[in-house]
Amino acid sequence: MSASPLVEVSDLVVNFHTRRERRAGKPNAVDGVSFALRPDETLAIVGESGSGKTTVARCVVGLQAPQDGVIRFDGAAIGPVSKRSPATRRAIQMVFQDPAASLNPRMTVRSIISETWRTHPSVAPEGRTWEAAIDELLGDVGLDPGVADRRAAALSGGQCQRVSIARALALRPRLLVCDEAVSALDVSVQSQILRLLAGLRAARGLAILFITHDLGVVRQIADRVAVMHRGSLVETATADDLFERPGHPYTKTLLEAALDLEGA
Ligand SMILES: Nc1ncnc2c1ncn2[C@@H]1O[C@H](COP(=O)(O)OP(=O)(O)OP(=O)(O)O)[C@@H](O)[C@H]1O
Repeated sequence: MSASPLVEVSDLVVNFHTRRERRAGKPNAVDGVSFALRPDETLAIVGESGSGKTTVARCVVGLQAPQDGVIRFDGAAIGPVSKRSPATRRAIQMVFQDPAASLNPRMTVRSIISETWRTHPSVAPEGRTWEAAIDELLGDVGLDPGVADRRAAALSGGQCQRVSIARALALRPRLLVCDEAVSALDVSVQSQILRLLAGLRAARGLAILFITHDLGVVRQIADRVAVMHRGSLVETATADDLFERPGHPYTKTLLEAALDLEGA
């Protein structure tokens, strides 16, 4: 187990209030959230719709500036993406929910991946052609090299998500933030992508922050789980403990609701 965390989020606060909402005392979207993530672990943030999961993820990636709180990456405080160094921007990559919408449909897979190296030349392949590096990356995410010449619009949802993951990996990230990354996929494709992510994490020493509302997904992917409810973290536990011995009443409700769905 590594001693120091890769990511430390402390007392994060985000709201989207209008002046009138603030005066009326509307609760914050994220209200004092703190957690840490080791360089080699997968932490799932789980909770019902509107609990603030995506907002936390967007803060970590730098797409949302918090009103309060600190995010540290490798020990150093990091701000929104416009204020991050290229190295930090590269090291934290996001995989989105809708794989088709996160890729330009008219671009070939080869151009999608090459573009990342043009933006971040420090991690562009050296000593071999980009073509060979792209073939290898596609192999790493379980795609045939022939996919490189296809346009994103011609790919299935599962293939698009694999390309999104390959695009992220091309930048040699240390943290992958996956926001409902399998929710839009069929259940069998979901499992394949989750297995792929678990394998990549082990092979590449990646940390993964996985946002999901689905406890079945949590069970498959997470080492630890943070449960969000109305903007706050109500419980953080190892995945085994959470499923065996849920501590917070809201966690118990979530687990019971998931069991009801399984049994339905
Ligand atoms: N850009 C925004 N403008 C205004 N309100 C927002 C914005 N983004 C999020 N919110 C609000 O913040 C709260 C938390 O939203 P968030 O998307 O983080 O929750 P979530 O748990 O990820 O839910 P979901 O799974 O439905 O996306 C919600 O009340 C949402 O309506």
